[in-house]
Amino acid sequence: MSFDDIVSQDIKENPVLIYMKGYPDAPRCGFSALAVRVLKQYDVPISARDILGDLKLKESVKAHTNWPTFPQIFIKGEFVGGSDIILDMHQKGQLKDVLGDIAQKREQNESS
Ligand SMILES: N[C@@H](CCC(=O)N[C@@H](CS)C(=O)NCC(=O)O)C(=O)O
Ligand code: FES
Repeated sequence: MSFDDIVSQDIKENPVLIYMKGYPDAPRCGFSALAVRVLKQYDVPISARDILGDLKLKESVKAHTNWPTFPQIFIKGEFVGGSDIILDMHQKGQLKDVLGDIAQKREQNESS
């Protein structure tokens, strides 16, 4: 499997996915920390990949989205953007709508 296939599969399988510097509990950059802090406001599972130390993965993600910086956030298979965009969506109340059904599905799974 090529790195691009790995990225595609990752995006498909994880409803909320962040390619970041460090990990959610130990971010290694303020921009990544901010994005995680925003996503943690919502009751959704957050999948994360640390791109530091894996240059090939990092370059593949950049090439996949044609977006030059990290973090990079994907929701339901779609590239959403970086920390500025996710914060803006949060502040405008848009993120609630985008993430709403993911939280709901989780509740359904937990009660079944
Ligand atoms: N304004 C950006 C901030 C992110 C940013 O500037 N990231 C830089 C510094 S961490 C970056 O990823 N640079 C390219 C690199 O490190 O490869 C956003 O909205 O996400
Ligand atoms: S690692 Fe320096 S600003 Fe992100």
